[in-house]
Amino acid sequence: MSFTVNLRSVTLEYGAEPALADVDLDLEAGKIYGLLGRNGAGKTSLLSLLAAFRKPTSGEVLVGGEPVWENAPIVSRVALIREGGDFDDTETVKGTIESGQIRPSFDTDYAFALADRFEVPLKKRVNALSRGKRSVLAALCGLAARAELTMFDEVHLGMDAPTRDAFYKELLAEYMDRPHTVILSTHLIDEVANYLEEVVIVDKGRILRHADIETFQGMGATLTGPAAAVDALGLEPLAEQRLGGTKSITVAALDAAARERAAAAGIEVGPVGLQDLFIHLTAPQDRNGA
Ligand SMILES: Nc1ncnc2c1ncn2[C@@H]1O[C@H](COP(=O)(O)OP(=O)(O)OP(=O)(O)O)[C@@H](O)[C@H]1O
Repeated sequence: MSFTVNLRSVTLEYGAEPALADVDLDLEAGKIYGLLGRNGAGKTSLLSLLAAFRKPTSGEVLVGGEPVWENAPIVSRVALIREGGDFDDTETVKGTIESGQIRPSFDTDYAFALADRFEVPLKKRVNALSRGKRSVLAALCGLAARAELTMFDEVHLGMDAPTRDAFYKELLAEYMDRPHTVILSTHLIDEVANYLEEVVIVDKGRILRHADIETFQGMGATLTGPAAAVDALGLEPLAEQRLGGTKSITVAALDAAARERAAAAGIEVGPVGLQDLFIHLTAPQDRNGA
């Protein structure tokens, strides 16, 4: 079984300013979600509510159809992995992995196998690990938790590119073996785009967009061709690149007529990277509601 997520008019205030304001969100069970947002948008606050680390100021947070706050049977099947992990720094890696057994679903053998594969030294104390190895330890504990809702909050920070790649692949393999609900909060958007089924963009404490990845990928276009022909289309680019006489521009939307004119002019039309769209959608002057 994997968990659904439902937020109903959820507000979370730390002080006068709400970190989340009247948020409604429904996530189906058994999918991989990307949670995107600029710094301070409210991603960690949202994940903290789902893990019952925090109580909403108002509204309802349901996980697996039940209120998650003070709900031990549900919370024991939810894992929120934060950058660097929430470890006892003086414990060894081996002891840290063994302490994961507090959670009934924790797969210790799998955790040790991952520690071996990612070369995390078992005898070292957590506070003696490099930043990257500490992130790996957090990530592998998240995978081995075998939870029904697993959330990784910027857990890749500190990992080098080959390690991140190996982590995403392992995450996908584990998910294929045992479909469950996964939420990945990240700023490395294009790097994870291929693994995501749906994307939720949070902006200033609200849900700006929630759609499947194909919808996002169909939203914009890149046009590449002779610079004069590209300019003649008269489109407003989000970004542009020029190499010799060739120009490539990214646009947020391309209607059928413009698409036809581009094709007639021999201009190649391709999809837009999720990161470029994200930058556009969260730019203050372009904010136009969910
Ligand atoms: N413990 C706290 N006390 C007071 N304000 C907080 C606290 N935690 C977060 N905030 C505020 O709530 C808002 C949302 O923060 P949050 O950490 O959820 O954002 P985020 O999207 O995860 O950001 P980042 O990408 O920078 O990690 C920010 O304005 C932040 O300053």
